[in-house]
Amino acid sequence: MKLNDPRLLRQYAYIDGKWTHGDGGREEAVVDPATGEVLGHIPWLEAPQLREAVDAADAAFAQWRALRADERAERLQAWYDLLIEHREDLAVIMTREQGKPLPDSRGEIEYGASFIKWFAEEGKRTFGQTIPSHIPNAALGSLKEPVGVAALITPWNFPLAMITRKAGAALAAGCTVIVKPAGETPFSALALAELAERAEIPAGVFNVVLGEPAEVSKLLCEEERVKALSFTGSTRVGRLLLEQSANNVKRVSLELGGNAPFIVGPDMDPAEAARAAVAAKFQTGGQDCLAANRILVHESIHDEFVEQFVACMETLKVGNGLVTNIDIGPLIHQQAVEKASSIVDDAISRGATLVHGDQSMAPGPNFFMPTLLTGVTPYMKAWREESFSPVAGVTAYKDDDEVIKLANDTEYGLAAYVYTHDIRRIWKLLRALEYGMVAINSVKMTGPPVPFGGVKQSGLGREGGTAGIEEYLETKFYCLGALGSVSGS
Ligand SMILES: NC(=O)c1ccc[n+]([C@@H]2O[C@H](COP(=O)([O-])OP(=O)(O)OC[C@H]3O[C@@H](n4cnc5c(N)ncnc54)[C@H](O)[C@@H]3O)[C@@H](O)[C@H]2O)c1
Ligand SMILES: N[C@@H](CC=O)C(=O)O
Repeated sequence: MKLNDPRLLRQYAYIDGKWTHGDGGREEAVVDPATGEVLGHIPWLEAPQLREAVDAADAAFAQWRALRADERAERLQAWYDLLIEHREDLAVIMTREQGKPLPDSRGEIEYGASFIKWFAEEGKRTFGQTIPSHIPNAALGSLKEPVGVAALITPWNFPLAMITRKAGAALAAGCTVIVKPAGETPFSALALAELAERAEIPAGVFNVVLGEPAEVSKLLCEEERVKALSFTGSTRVGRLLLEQSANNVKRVSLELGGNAPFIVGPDMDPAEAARAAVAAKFQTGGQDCLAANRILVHESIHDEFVEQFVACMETLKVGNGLVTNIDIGPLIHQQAVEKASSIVDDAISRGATLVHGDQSMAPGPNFFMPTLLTGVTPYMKAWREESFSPVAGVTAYKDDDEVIKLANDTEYGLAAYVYTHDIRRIWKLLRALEYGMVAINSVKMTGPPVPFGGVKQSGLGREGGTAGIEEYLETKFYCLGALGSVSGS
C-alpha cells in the first residue's frame, strides 16, 4: 500500500504503548475487498496477552483520571490534529481495507476526528450538581467520575468513526480503553493507535487488541476489571455480549442494527424525494446502519417516484473505491454478496418485482449492482432483515395510519426518515415512529453533538453529544453532614 507515511500501516496489536505480536503464532490476512489482494496480516492474541491489555489499561487508569480535564483535552486535541494532518493516508488505508470510495473515506476521517475534538471540549463540562438539602445541617451534591477501563468493540463498515465516537468520549471522561476492531478492518484502528502514541497519549490509555472475535469479546466481557462495554455491530452479537457482561453487571452500551423506513408523503415532489431516497439508501453502498431499508411511498406518487428513483440509480458508478468518480465500492466479503442475492431471490419468489439491477454487470466477485425491488411486503426478507447492501425495496401505502404501522413493523428502532412538508403529518409521524432518531426532510442526521442511538433491538444508550460522555461516567452522590448551620439548606 503506497502511503506518504508508511509507519501508519501497523501489523501488530498495541498494548501498553508497545507493538505486540501474537504469542501463539496465529495470524489473519487482511484483504482488499475490491481486488482480493492481501494487504497484510494481523496477529491473533492469546488469552494471557489479552489480560496484559487489561492490566495495562487498569494500571494507566489511576494516572489518566487524575489529570485535569484540560490536560486530557490537550492530548485529545493533539490526536485530532494528527488525524487531520494524515487524513490522506488514513483515507487510503480505509479504502483499501473497507472498500468505500476514497472521498467517502476522507469524509469518514473528518467525521471520526470531529468526535475527538468535540469530546475534548465536552470533557471540561462533566458537571456534578449542588442539591438543596432535605437533611438538617448537611450539604448535598454529586460528582461525576470516570467508570474505569472500557472495552470498545467495533464493526468494519465505519472502521475509524465507530472507534473515535466511543474513544473520544471515554478518554475525555477519564477512562482508559481497549479497542477490539473488526478483523476485516484492523488497519484504521492501528493507525489511530500510532497517532495516539505520537499525540503522547500515555501508554496503557489507548490499547488495540486483535484476535478471534468470540474469544476476545468473551474475555473482555467477563473481565471484572473492565467496567464498561461499548459495542457497535449486529443485534445478534450485541445480545450475546450483553449476556456475557451480565455476571459482573458491567455498564453496557449497544449500537446495533437498523432497518430504517424512508417515508414519502403524498405532498412530495417525487423527483426530490427520489434523490433523497437514493442518497439515504446507497450511502456506504448500503452497508450503513442508517441506510434506508424500506422505502414507503404514498400510492398517489408511487409510480413517478419509482421512475425517478431508477433514473438516479442509473447514474451511480460501481467499482474500486480508489478510482475517481466511483459511488459504490465492493461489499465487504462474499457472504455479504450471498446475503444480498438471497434477499433479492426471496423477494422475487414472494411476488416482488425486480425493476432494476443486473448482476452480470458487477465488476468483480464482491460487487453487487444497485438493485430496486417494488411490491415489497412484510413477509419478505427484504422487509425483515437489514440488507446491508445496495438493494432497495419500495412499498406503496394508503394513509398516515397505515404507514406508521408499516414503519414500526420491525424489531429494530434505530433511525427513520420522513419526507413531507405538511407540518401536521410531520408532528404525527415524529411522535408515532418507534425510533431513536428521526430525520425530517434531511438525509444527514449524524455528528458530534447528536445523541446517536436506537430503541427496541437497535440498542441501549446513546453515543455522541452530552449523552455520549455519560456512558463513561458514574454519578457519585455525597452528603456532607454535621456542618452546623448551613445557610440556605
Ligand atoms: N447503531 C450503530 O451505530 C451502528 C453503526 C455501525 C454498524 N452497525 C451495525 O453493525 C452491523 C454490521 O457490522 P458487523 O458485521 O461488523 O457486525 P458484527 O456484529 O458481526 O461484528 C461487530 C464486532 O463484533 C465482533 N464479533 C463478531 N462476531 C462475534 C462473536 N460471535 N462474538 C463476539 N464478537 C463478535 C466483530 O469482530 C466486530 O468487531 C450491522 O448490523 C450494522 O447495522 C450499527
Ligand atoms: N452512518 C452511521 C454508522 C452506521 O453504520 C454513523 O454515522 O454513525
